[in-house]
Amino acid sequence: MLNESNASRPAICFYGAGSMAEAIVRGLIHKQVAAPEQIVMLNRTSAERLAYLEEQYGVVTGNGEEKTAKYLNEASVIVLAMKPKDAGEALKALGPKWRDGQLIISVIAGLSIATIQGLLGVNAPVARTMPNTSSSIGQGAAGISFSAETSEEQRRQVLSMFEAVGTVQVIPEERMDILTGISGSGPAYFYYMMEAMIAAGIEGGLTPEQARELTVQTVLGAAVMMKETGEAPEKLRKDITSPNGSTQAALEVLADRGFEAAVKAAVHRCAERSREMGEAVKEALS
Ligand SMILES: NC(=O)C1=CN([C@@H]2O[C@H](COP(=O)(O)OP(=O)(O)OC[C@H]3O[C@@H](n4cnc5c(N)ncnc54)[C@H](O)[C@@H]3O)[C@@H](O)[C@H]2O)C=CC1
Ligand SMILES: O=C(O)[C@@H]1CCC=N1
Repeated sequence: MLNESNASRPAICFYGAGSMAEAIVRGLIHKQVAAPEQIVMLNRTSAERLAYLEEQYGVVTGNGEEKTAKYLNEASVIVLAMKPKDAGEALKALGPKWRDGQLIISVIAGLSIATIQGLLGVNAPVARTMPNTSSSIGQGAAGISFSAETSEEQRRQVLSMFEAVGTVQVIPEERMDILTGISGSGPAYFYYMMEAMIAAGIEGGLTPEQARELTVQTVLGAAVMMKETGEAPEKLRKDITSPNGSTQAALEVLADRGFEAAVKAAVHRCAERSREMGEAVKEALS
């Protein structure tokens, strides 16, 4: 539990209350890393969204200038969870209010530690992270880079938050964009693939429920198989592929249509887009 000595006061303030913030909060509460009353979620506009979060998770919520300033001031950890386009303005406003010792955790794609500190106007301790939405069920995969200003205790605190909701890799900051291409955005590639598999199953006469159940279990089984056996995916693929059989026929279609090249290009384009989004926020510095 975070800040047990201070349990009556909100410890973690999510600045931005969208889908990524919700995924982390759901996981933190479910895994009892933080109590709902220790979590504040701030939003710019939608009172309806905040009412839903309060009702669903029992967290404290707020919007408007006064409440935003109050909750940001009280928090020991501020999680930046707005879209990159909103980060420049929010960080510039936050800088003068930042208190010594407050830890900044960013989940914002592309935004570098140097840009965060530059916009704040102060070298606050920053943990730059890239989680994914599977954090909400404790199955996330996150990357973390720490600024030099973070203390050992703060690093442990960030690790305990993210390890509670999935697997974590501490990486050099220059690898954060490629990590975004793999695990930050990665769940979407698999959902896309599953959409196509389900559609094909329905075209072939399965019911939507059957196609969905068979697809989900197939993806889950393949992921767990790789994790539990420790085998290379190539070996597991070959185990399924009988010479001149149906799997080989299917894989040939994927290869003919450039599957491997398309996946690699998608991951690299994602990383590039992450860098572009970071650069766009950096312009707010000048
Ligand atoms: N959705 C995902 O799978 C992942 C998202 N991220 C990052 O998380 C961040 C948020 O993404 P989502 O949750 O998908 O976006 P979202 O659009 O669902 O949520 C963003 C929230 O920030 C709020 N906001 C914006 N400016 C604000 C301000 N000045 N004060 C208070 N609240 C403000 C908005 O009202 C909204 O609730 C992005 O920077 C994204 O790069 C990172 C990893 C995965
Ligand atoms: O699409 C995005 O920009 C964010 C970053 C990683 C996942 N979603």
